[in-house]
Amino acid sequence: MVERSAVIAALDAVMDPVSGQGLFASGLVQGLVVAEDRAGFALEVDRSLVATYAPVRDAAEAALKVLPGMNRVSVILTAEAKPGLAKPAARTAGLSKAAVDQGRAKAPVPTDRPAHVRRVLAIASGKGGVGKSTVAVNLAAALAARGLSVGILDADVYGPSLPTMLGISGQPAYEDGAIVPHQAHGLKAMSVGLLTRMDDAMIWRGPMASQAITQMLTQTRWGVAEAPLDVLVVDLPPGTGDVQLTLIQKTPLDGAVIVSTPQEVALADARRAHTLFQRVNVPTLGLIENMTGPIFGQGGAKAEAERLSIPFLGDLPLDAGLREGGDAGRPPVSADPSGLIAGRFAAIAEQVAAALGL
Ligand SMILES: Nc1ncnc2c1ncn2[C@@H]1O[C@H](COP(=O)(O)OP(=O)(O)OP(=O)(O)O)[C@@H](O)[C@H]1O
Repeated sequence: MVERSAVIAALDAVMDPVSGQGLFASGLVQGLVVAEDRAGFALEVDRSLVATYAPVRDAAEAALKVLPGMNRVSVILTAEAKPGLAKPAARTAGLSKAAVDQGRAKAPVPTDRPAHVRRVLAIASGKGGVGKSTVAVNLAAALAARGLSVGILDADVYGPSLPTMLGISGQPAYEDGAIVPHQAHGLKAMSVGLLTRMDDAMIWRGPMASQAITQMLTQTRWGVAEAPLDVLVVDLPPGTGDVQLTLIQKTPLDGAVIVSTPQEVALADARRAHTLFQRVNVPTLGLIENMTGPIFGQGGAKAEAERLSIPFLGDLPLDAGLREGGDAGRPPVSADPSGLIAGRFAAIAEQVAAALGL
């Protein structure tokens, strides 16, 4: 049985780098729940400070995990705290508890963070077929090339393409109640396409889809205590409908990258994807333009990123090697690490790693 006071004391032993106070005293800890052998809370910080607080979140998690009797700790870093949320408790003196509570943000939708995973990154697109999965796989490989331990979860319930793109097949093994992910091209990989026959993928809809994804997220052995996974890349289903909203609400995401082609229609969809992430307080780390060139045009995504005030992470040309590598299960980033495509992804990976504080 873990005591709430012990949890608060452990949190106050972690310093808030902005106020210099203990983390609990700083007022950033929202919705603290302590129950028997577990504890969880949200760390609400300003959007611009997400990278600063990512290591603080890790330190808080680590500080709670070592408490006697503690089994499970879940700390969610959320951006865009409402002004005034982080005020020290002394400022509320004189107000009734109800009045103080009224000003509080609602508790976030409960999500289950996968164990031993430091960051979760979503790859999204507002529209199908723009190359989201291609980007997810190659960006994951480029992050791994930086020396990070990387996993990739294919949550594209409508058309799981990861097994083909990484050349993996067969149901994953189970060990001690956990799913053992496949290993390919230096990545740990799990796909909804491995849990079902490929033809059945279309039946994963609504609640079933999000349940399957929560399971793959939390029951896969992505990392272990001694060797946590640095980043889990989640390839989301394309689009901005209810399924996507439910998924991103239930998945503890630290940031999202949106993929678009240069065309106006695709950019309008990218805009909707950004709005969707804003609604759930997940920072959009940037926009990538895919299939840039004479056929679809060039520069649309960069201009759109400027309009939305989000970073433009780079563009990728329409390239036969990218398509063939995907079809053959050999992503160019790992098959041709000194090629032009690998270079583009390395530059994108550098920005993404920095934005995630990795
Ligand atoms: N830059 C590129 N140059 C050439 N072909 C590409 C490029 N990017 C993606 N493709 C090809 O386009 C097709 C669609 O790509 P991909 O499956 O990655 O898109 P997606 O957005 O994930 O699609 P879906 O919406 O079906 O999940 C694939 O055949 C892929 O190989």
